[in-house]
Amino acid sequence: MEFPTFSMQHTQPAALLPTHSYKHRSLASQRRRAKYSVLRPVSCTAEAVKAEVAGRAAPTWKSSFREKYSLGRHVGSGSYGVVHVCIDEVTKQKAAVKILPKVRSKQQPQKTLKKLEREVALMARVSRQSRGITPLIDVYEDKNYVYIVMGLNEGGDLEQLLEKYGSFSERATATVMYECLKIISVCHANGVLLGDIKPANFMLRHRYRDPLKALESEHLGEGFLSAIDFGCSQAVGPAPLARRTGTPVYMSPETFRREYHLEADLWSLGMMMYQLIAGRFPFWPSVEQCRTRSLEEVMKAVIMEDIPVDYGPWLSVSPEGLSLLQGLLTRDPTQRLTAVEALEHPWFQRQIDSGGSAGDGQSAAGGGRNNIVPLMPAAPRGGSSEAGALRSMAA
Ligand SMILES: Nc1ncnc2c1ncn2[C@@H]1O[C@H](COP(=O)(O)OP(=O)(O)OP(=O)(O)O)[C@@H](O)[C@H]1O
Repeated sequence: MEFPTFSMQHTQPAALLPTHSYKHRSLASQRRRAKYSVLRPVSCTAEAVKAEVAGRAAPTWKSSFREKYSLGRHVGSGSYGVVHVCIDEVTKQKAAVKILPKVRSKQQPQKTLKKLEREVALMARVSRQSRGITPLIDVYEDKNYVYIVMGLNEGGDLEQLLEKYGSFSERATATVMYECLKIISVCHANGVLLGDIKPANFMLRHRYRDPLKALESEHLGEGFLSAIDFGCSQAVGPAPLARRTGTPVYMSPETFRREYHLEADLWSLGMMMYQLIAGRFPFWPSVEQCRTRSLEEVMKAVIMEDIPVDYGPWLSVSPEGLSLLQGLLTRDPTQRLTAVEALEHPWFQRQIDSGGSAGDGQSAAGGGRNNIVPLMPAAPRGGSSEAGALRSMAA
């Protein structure tokens, strides 16, 4: 596939990702795209996925969580769920359990239950298809809660890494992005939109002494990164989706317009790439500023505002890296790279296969490998403090 290069000369003096489409497809790419798009209706009409997930793929909800597991330490909280370690009383195996209330304020219990069923069903649909998706182990319920038992990820999520270590080097970003794209391509081939792609929803499976260094220099093996949280996921068929779901600052322009398809995930991934490299979002210089924006302000920015790549960290990013970013942050979804196309982008070959010679392992933030400059201030996570643009809107 031919990818347009984005030379550094173009970034002077004020480089902006163009808001119009840029993609010039080769014939081979168009064929691949055609092949890929017929996958959608064949493997995954919304009805087929619903029927399948409601039937054999989805586990039966059991009612004896506390008989089977003992509850361990708290490992995380989201907008709705709290996550704990749990231990199988018989095998002594550790897992994670996400405990979600069946009643949410301002929402009918029936609707909440439907959402929970969808989250479990879609997770079940894809969890065994890729090592990069946290495996679903079991589901339990009692009068007030649903308990989703899943594989335990011990290395923290990418947002925690951003908060602790600051922005990622180009090479670490490429390692993460490649894994994310593999996960997304499996979900999309199964007709599942992830729906809430952001650093907080990808976790390192294992703990590393220096995680960013590990991402740059070690062969971490298949499935080192694990996708969590299918609370905003949807089964996708030929008809476009209309429900606005996800976390506003990562939502695609077409999601705001209530007419979107699988491509919306790739925009969100582009926004995540921007954040990993720059430690901020394109539209506001700090995460704090983003937190206080209304949905309308975020929507306006996502639909219309320039995406600057002419400052600090971007000046040392390779042309291939900028080209991938541009391919993902393309406002016209029909011109945006698909997951399969993005996986073939030469940036990955340069950064990963050749040991990051293009970026030379330098931190995109300007520091060296061992001198990563924290750009993003630590901020309280989850719960009511995480408002507006940074908070998930579940489907
Ligand atoms: N399998 C897991 N292993 C370890 N920690 C986990 C696991 N799943 C989730 N967590 C931790 O718990 C936090 C909350 O989980 P999750 O994002 O699924 O909850 P949520 O209520 O759906 O969140 P959101 O606000 O994104 O809707 C995560 O950010 C992560 O730190």
